[in-house]
Amino acid sequence: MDSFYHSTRSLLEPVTSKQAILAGIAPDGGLYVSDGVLASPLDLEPLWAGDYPSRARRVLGHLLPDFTEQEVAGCVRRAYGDTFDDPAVTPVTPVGDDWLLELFHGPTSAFKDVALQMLPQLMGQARAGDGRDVMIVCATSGDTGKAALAGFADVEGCGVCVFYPDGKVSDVQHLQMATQAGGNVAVYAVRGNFDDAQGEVKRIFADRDLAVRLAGEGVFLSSANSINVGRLVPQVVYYLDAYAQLLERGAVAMGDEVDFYVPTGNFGDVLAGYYAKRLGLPVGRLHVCSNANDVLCDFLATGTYDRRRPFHKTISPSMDILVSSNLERLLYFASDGDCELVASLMADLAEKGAYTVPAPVMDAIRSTFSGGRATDDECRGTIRRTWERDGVLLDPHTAVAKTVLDAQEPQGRARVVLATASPYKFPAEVLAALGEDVAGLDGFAAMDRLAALTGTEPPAPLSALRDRAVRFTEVVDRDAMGAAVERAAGAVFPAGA
Ligand SMILES: N[C@@H](CCOP(=O)(O)O)C(=O)O
Repeated sequence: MDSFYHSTRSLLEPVTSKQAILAGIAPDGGLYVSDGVLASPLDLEPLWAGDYPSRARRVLGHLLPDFTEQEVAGCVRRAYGDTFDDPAVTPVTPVGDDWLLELFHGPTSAFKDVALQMLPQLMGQARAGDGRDVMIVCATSGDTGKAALAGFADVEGCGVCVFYPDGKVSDVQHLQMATQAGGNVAVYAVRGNFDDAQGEVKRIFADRDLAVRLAGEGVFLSSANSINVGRLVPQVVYYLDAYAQLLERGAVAMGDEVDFYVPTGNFGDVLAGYYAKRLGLPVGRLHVCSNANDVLCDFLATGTYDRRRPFHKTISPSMDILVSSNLERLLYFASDGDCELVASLMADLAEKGAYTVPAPVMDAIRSTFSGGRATDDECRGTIRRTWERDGVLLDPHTAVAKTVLDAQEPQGRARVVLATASPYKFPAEVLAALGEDVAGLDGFAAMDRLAALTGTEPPAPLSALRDRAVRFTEVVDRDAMGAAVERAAGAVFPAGA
């Protein structure tokens, strides 16, 4: 089995999975992929009898083949030992005749925790004996940033620098990041949107002069976004684990296909479902569910990806994204590993803002992926209906996927909605959807009202935010982000220290 990783844009310079995790992104701007690990199906049988940690050990061991069994076991123990508030880590619960895969039981109440409790562990193993320090640079539309801060705070030899779009995350998301404790963290708001922040972060990774200056201080850069394979791979586990839970509940028989509805922004989460399918999981369709920033739905319908469109601010801000990075990995696999094609499509995206995919590649993509969209109003209706009818409180991102599901006739397969965040990260939006007047309410007043109205409880770390001091207030322009990273690295790793 060829277990090496290489760029989606070139077969040159293969690396181990440890090296890919440390680099975050390939030197040519492509994303790391491995042909071998997805081509060899995983023996799924032993997974069904286990629990989340045992499934994680097996999946990670398969997808990251240069980690030893003991290394993976240690990473899994530290990442999932007692950090999630549900013993199942990612429980599957009923919603009407369908299912919710609850991914928000980690320390920051979003699905990103599943991978960002793991990434620092994987990086720790990959860095063993390296001697250099690592500065994690992360762009966020609201959830990844806090999860990365929580995962890497005060981790020896690591710094983390997060950029979020100013005024385009929820009050609670903002406070989660702005109050982050730790001597190795930095948080900046950026004038612009998520795409501006992510685009600049990618440029920073490609900045050779900056890399040389940092190297002089014994520091290198890496990523906590899903462009990093170490962020993507842990997300594959919960698809397999969800199937195991459905089997346990008798909701599916072995071999039955399951459809997944995935709130989608940067395409990492839904791509993890595709990886699970490639490993042999009986996945039926993967539904790519978008808010008004529906570039992916248009892409699936037309074969043309065109980011030249208005950027919409929605009630599901973490999905307000027009450049979905991980689609590049899908293009690689759907084209049977045509690096040249991927490189030319990505050049078109950079130069013209759009690209068109050859028909056979689109056919391959459409054989698994469907697109569906939901407006803010439709999501509000879904939140209200799901609460009144099923007693289940959805956050606005999960509501996008549930809206797409509700609009479709069941096809006789079990249907699972990925519940990507706690409703308490967006209490004002959820409260308004339930028909309450939220005028003048700040995030905490909205949390209190939502709890009183529904009899549900906010996650403790979110309630506790009201007692925490804001540490980070700086707003930077996009072209000042590189300097901010260098400053942050200098503060975390002072010269000569
Ligand atoms: N929705 C994300 C955007 C970044 O996505 P990632 O999966 O690549 O980290 C966020 O909340 O920040």
